[in-house]
Amino acid sequence: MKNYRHGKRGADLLHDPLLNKGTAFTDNERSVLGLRGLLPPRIHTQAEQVTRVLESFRRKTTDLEKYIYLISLQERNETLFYRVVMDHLDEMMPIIYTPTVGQACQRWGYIFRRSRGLYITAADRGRIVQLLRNWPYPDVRMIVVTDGERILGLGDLGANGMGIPVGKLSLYTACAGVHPAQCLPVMIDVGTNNEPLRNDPLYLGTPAPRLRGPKYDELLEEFVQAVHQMFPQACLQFEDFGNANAFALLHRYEDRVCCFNDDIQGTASVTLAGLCSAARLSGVKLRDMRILFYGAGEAGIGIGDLVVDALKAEGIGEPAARRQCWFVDSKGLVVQSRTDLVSHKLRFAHEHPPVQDLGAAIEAIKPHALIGVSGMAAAFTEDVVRAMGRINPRPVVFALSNPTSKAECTAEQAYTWTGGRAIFASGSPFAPVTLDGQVHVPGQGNNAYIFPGVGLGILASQSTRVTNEMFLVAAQTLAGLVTPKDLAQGRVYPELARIREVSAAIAIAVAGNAFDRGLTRQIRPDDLAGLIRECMYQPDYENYV
Ligand SMILES: O=C([O-])CC(=O)C(=O)O
Ligand SMILES: [Mg+2]
Repeated sequence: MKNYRHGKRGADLLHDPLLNKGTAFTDNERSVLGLRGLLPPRIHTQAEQVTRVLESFRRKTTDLEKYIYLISLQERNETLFYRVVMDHLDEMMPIIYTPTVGQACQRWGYIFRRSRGLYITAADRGRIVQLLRNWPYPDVRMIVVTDGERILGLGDLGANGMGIPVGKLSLYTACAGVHPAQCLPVMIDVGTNNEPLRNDPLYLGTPAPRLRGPKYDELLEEFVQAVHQMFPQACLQFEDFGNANAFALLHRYEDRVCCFNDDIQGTASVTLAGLCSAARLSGVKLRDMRILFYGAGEAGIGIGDLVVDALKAEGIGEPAARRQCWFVDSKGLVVQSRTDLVSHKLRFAHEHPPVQDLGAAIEAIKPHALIGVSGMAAAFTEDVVRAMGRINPRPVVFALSNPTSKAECTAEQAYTWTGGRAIFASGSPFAPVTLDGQVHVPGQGNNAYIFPGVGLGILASQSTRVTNEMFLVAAQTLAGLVTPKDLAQGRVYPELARIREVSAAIAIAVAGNAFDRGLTRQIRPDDLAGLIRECMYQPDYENYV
């Protein structure tokens, strides 16, 4: 990805965020590239620029202001943006990603400054290739696409959902080193059923009800084909679609093009890894675990399916494996006698008398692990969490819904209500909790541990498909990086500060799998780790002269 300059000089250089170095342009560059006078005379190092950025950033009084500030930095100097984000990930990730990105999406029409990514509407039917041609970077390798119907646990945010592809791709670069010029965020704006949003004069999307049925399917089909034509090497990540479209699109395209659904497969992988760590902490092996899911949408069913794959790999038969996973949805326990179940729930509908609610389901199933994937804030009440603590010496309680405002319970609640015995993880970050002098560190069970590494592995191997087996391999790799020290603090994932190492390890494993399974036309290199390392972008300034 070198030589992106295309001969740019002067103001053009300063206004290209991928090339701009601001005050860090050297004296010689200023002379040769027509920059003299366009910059203040003092030349700063990148480290000095970082000091200025952090000073401004930390002065902001709200997280949304911090988000706006960081995005503005990304718009003028991407190299510096990634330097800051990568070197201060604990501080920056909750701003550019969950939970603050959720607020940013809710306020999108109000905080909008400069457009980022590609917007495709129903009116673009027949000309999507042309739109992709308008994208200025020719070597697109990672595309994150949404239609905004289910943004985190916040529901239908229409075109405001563009914040999510933008944020996910920032993590591709920050966490796995995918070059920013290889990343394309896409919003398929097919309207929104969020009426207040539609009626908001500052809403930036098409103010119409959602397109459904064959017209929707045809638009998506044209999009997938256009991507294949224009960016044949690109991997397509479906993100935050509504349940029905998410399952349907994955089913339609997973064997046809290089694609995956992050909410189904990425979340499954990170959760399976968390369950493997929980098994080390509790002594209850995965093969013996009964898992109760609260929520039977993309995340829940995705996790259930991957747990089944993991158990099958251990030699357990599929029916027995499925019976370890139980689901509660808005109508109660998912059981065979129910007549209201949509197709993705049927494979987990077991024979059992009807059970009305979560509390009763816990008493009936006696799960070792309770996994919240409902988007329902506070659904894990004190009674629910205490019941888990009564049944289990080390109850596993994962509150995975995002953003923080939608978490099924807080870290503090989980630890307090179980006398510090809970093995807790959450989709959005929670601070450590001190209880009776002991510090409990909650893990962040977020697909951010998975998708950047998987994408990098796909990109580096030039795999033509993304498979479920890759997400199994990714989960095993992630679980294998959890240290005894992590576990001693109650953390079921590696520290976030290790995310580049984690992503690289996942990329090596995924690329290896692609070669093993013959999914790439490339010849397997002797040094896979070297191949991955070579693909990873570093936010250092290049010398232009
Ligand atoms: O974006 C996140 O933080 C995780 C995710 O995919 C979701 O909640 O939809
Ligand atoms: Mg998502």
